[in-house]
Amino acid sequence: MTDEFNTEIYYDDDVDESYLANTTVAVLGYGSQGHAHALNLHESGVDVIVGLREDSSSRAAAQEDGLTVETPEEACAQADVISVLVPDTVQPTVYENAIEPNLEEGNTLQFAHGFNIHYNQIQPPEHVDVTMIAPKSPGHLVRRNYESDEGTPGLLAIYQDYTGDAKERALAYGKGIGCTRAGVVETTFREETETDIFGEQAVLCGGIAELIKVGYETLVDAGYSPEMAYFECMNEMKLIVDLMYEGGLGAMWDSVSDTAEYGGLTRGDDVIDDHVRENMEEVLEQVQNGEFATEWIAENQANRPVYTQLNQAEKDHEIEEVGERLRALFAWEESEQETESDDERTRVKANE
Ligand SMILES: NC(=O)C1=CN([C@@H]2O[C@H](COP(=O)(O)OP(=O)(O)OC[C@H]3O[C@@H](n4cnc5c(N)ncnc54)[C@H](OP(=O)(O)O)[C@@H]3O)[C@@H](O)[C@H]2O)C=CC1
Ligand SMILES: CC[C@](O)(C(C)=O)C(=O)O
Ligand SMILES: [Mg+2]
Ligand SMILES: [Mg+2]
Repeated sequence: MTDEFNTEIYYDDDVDESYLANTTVAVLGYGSQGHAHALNLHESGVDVIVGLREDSSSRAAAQEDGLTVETPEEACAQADVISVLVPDTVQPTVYENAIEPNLEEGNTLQFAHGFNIHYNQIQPPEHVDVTMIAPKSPGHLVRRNYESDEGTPGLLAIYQDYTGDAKERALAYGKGIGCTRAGVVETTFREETETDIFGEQAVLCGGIAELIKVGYETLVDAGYSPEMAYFECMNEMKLIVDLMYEGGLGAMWDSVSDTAEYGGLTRGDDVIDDHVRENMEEVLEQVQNGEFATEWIAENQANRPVYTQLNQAEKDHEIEEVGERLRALFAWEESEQETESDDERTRVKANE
């Protein structure tokens, strides 16, 4: 189906599920995306084998979820479609050891992100299809949205169409994991890879985490309480973004006060100014010219020294401790935390 923007968007009715009939899908990895794809496909009636190392910490979970688990090598040997859902950084090794020796003519190599194909870390043979169904969502929501019938929007890309059926097979996979319920947009491996990496660095993960921390630190450094700073800069972020998700920026501006709207419209671009735009352009350039990919591959070869240090520093940021304490006080916390919350309320009151 083509909409007015001339992009191809595919929904359930556009998909012929028979392209996955009599087909075995090996899902390699049972992490964020892997568990969601494996369970959704399984419940959609697809024959799934999860591929995990003998000593994998995910094995028990996949087996308890009622799935067949084999080693990656064995799963690939039995599969027609191999869905590569181990971390991007280990995919080349898994490809070399488990996938490549078991690839048969006409198989499908299926990705959820294009990093290794786009940056030439995996070079598949000509006699297989190479496809992508990339959910535009964290894996745990791919699972949750399947269970709630909502589905998750996704991207479709075809890198190699050996069989002539690559797109139909990929769409059948997209339907199996619930993406065509919401809509699947056609793109390319290059576009998915570069926009995804730019988005997670500049806006979705890196950008927003820095915005929240700098906002929090600005208030705390000015003498306001950490609790107030947390509510303002972190907790309410979700509620504001929910409005944008439901109805765009308009729904958010409509819902906030005129004071917030005028202040936001006049001051927002003082904060996110041309300097930030230039920084974003630089980040995008490093994604496009492969500089980021080269750096990330080298970082992994060196056993992740920078990643390890930054990951720990993020965990140690004061906002995490304040947030953990405050979240335990909210009524919407899970019931098993109720006792803890009551204790915490008593403790906070006693300290007042
Ligand atoms: N996270 C997300 O929501 C999104 C991810 N993607 C893409 O999906 C793909 C998977 O990412 P993600 O779900 O985050 O991955 P995860 O980090 O969650 O994958 C962890 C899984 O991979 C297994 N694994 C790790 N190393 C190996 C190995 N050497 N051999 C075999 N199995 C291994 C782990 O098992 P073990 O217990 O053995 O370590 C575990 O089951 C990536 O291409 C990513 O870019 C795309 C969209 C969103
Ligand atoms: C935003 C991060 C992401 O790109 C995603 C969940 O889509 C990822 O790589 O995890
Ligand atoms: Mg993404
Ligand atoms: Mg990503």
